[in-house]
Amino acid sequence: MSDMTALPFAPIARQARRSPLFPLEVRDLTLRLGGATVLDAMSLDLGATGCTMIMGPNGAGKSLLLKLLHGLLAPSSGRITWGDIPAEAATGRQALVFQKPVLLRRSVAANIDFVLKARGKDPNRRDKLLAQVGLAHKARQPARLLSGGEAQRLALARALATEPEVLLLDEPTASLDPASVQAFEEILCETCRSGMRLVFVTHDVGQARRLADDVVFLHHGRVVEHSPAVEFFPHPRSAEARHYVEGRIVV
Ligand SMILES: Nc1ncnc2c1ncn2[C@@H]1O[C@H](COP(=O)(O)OP(=O)(O)OP(=O)(O)O)[C@@H](O)[C@H]1O
Repeated sequence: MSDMTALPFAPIARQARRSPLFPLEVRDLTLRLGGATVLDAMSLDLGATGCTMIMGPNGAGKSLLLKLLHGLLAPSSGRITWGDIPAEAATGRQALVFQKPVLLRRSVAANIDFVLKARGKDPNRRDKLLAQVGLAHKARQPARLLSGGEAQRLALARALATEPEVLLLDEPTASLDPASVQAFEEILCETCRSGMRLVFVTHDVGQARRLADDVVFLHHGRVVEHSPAVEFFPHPRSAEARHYVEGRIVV
């Protein structure tokens, strides 16, 4: 595996501070659920900067991998090592954004205020966060009245409010229109340039081409391929990844 720091976001990201959560080492990670092995001895190394895209067909194990990384599930065997940070401390230094935004039934501003207060962060950051995601003009509106794209940008602002060192994203733009996807990606690019580490699950090959520094391709609960994006998209090494990128059915 080549050094993942020497890729598209790197010239800017390299200037940023490096999180002690990295390098991330995943070793022989296995998860058994309901009598089935759903993640099968996965091993993976992620460097300190950039955007890693996790791809693969339905049921490959992408969401479960993110949940294990975030500490929402415990592995059956194997280990996850976040740099020199103990596992129990690592979760609080990450944020996870889901496909469906998780919001409070309060105003847009109050959604941010709640997170800032709960995490002991500076309450004065709220307006900057809302401006960052283009929602300053909606601050007083109930969050439930936001469009899907706006709601997902608010979910992203809530995640950023925790000042995570790594942002885990599980198909966050799957139900957004192209303009909303573009707006969301622009915010992500900016956060990545400022040094935040992104680990992003997507089925959108175009999005992966736009954002990825490296691609982890999963199939049947295994890591089939982990390559720099500049190598993965033109020359996927595995037949499964090649078929997937070409839009063919992967069984
Ligand atoms: N609680 C559970 N009990 C049993 N099997 C489960 C459970 N949760 C997930 N699975 C199975 O684990 C496998 C991987 O699930 P996962 O949600 O990680 O897939 P995915 O790659 O994210 O798929 P998709 O692209 O459809 O979202 C699937 O076969 C799924 O049915």
